[in-house]
Amino acid sequence: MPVIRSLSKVAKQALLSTPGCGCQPLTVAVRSISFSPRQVTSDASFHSVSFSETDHPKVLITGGLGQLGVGLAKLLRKRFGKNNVILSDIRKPSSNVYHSGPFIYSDILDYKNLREIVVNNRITWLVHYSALLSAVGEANVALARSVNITGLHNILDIAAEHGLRLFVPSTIGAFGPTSPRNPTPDLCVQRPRTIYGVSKVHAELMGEYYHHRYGLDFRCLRYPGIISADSMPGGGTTDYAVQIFHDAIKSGKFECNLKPDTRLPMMYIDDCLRATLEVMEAPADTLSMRTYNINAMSFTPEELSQELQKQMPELEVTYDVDPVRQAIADSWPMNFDDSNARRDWGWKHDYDLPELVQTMLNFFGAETRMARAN
Ligand SMILES: NC(=O)c1ccc[n+]([C@@H]2O[C@H](COP(=O)([O-])OP(=O)(O)OC[C@H]3O[C@@H](n4cnc5c(N)ncnc54)[C@H](O)[C@@H]3O)[C@@H](O)[C@H]2O)c1
Ligand SMILES: C[C@@H](O)[C@H](N)C(=O)O
Repeated sequence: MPVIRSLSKVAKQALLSTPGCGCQPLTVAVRSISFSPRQVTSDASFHSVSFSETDHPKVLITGGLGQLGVGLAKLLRKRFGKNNVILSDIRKPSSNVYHSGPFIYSDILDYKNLREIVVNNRITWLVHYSALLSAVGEANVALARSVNITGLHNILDIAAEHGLRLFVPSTIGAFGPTSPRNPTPDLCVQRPRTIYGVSKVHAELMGEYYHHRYGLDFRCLRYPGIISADSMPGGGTTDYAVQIFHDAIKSGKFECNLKPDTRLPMMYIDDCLRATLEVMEAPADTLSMRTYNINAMSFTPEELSQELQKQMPELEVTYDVDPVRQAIADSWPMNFDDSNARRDWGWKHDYDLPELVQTMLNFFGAETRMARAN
């Protein structure tokens, strides 16, 4: 206890002596003083293992079997080698995923299990994807609170204790009806009305706090709605923009659960995953902030339908509005200001609406041709 008390004193002094805005990390980082939020003992030698000791980072992705994780694992494995990227989840992987590289069971609510994985595999980067998204979260608030908030606490402590570089995605959903919506800057009022949004603001603030307080290398991007062809979304408000492609190809009809003029920021998955890798690789001194908006395009269901109808004129779109999703969408940004990401670490998207639609249709066209050939 006396040790902890004197460390707290040092930390307090360091906090008070931080110049100006207090943006500089404390020099008494978790790793260097062997004191952490979970009180790891000072002889824990794994604290000295750092990223620079290895040629490549050793990456763990939590919640990796959702819409984004498998694609990210593929991209990171291409860059760092197949065995340096471990996918994890509480679900059973498909045979394809299981055979494409290391997969491990990990429940983020089980702190000891997480720690064992990090230690045994000498993990240096942690990409934390586990979450309940906006619509699913509203349907199960207690579980969303547990996974998105308690789970995040486990992740933060593990990352701080083991000197990991930590990526946690945030979302357009971290803003609310009182935020400026067109465009939404990085720094503004954030009063979201969903448990998902509340948990993501919490993640942003806790990550930044651990960064300043303990020197945790926390990096966070606020993703727009992500559109992908070969993975399905996990229960969000922007899901319609993926479903429309599946239904258009299958039946030529789509019933949209948002109003035709609901404008939301969106991004093609390749841009999102590349941004994630780029911010993780960015030199720390280029990051003037630890949480950035990233953006690519913004459209309404009507505009997306019209773009699709240029190639599929027979597509019929009708509307049956889901009041829960509509209320969420009406409280979210319409356009996202990502000028800080563009300035600091050179963020640049590749896909606008026409390229997105063409790429999605090419994917489904190729899939249909393959199915016919088999
Ligand atoms: N997809 C998007 O449009 C989007 C947009 C903004 C932010 N994000 C964020 O990106 C991350 C990944 O999103 P996604 O679309 O792949 O989500 P998803 O819902 O598709 O997948 C989440 C995964 O988390 C897993 N999970 C749930 N409880 C868990 C637990 N206790 N332990 C471990 N894993 C658990 C689920 O099994 C699931 O595979 C999330 O944090 C999400 O908030 C996604
Ligand atoms: C935007 C995002 O966080 C997610 N796709 C959702 O709609 O919940």
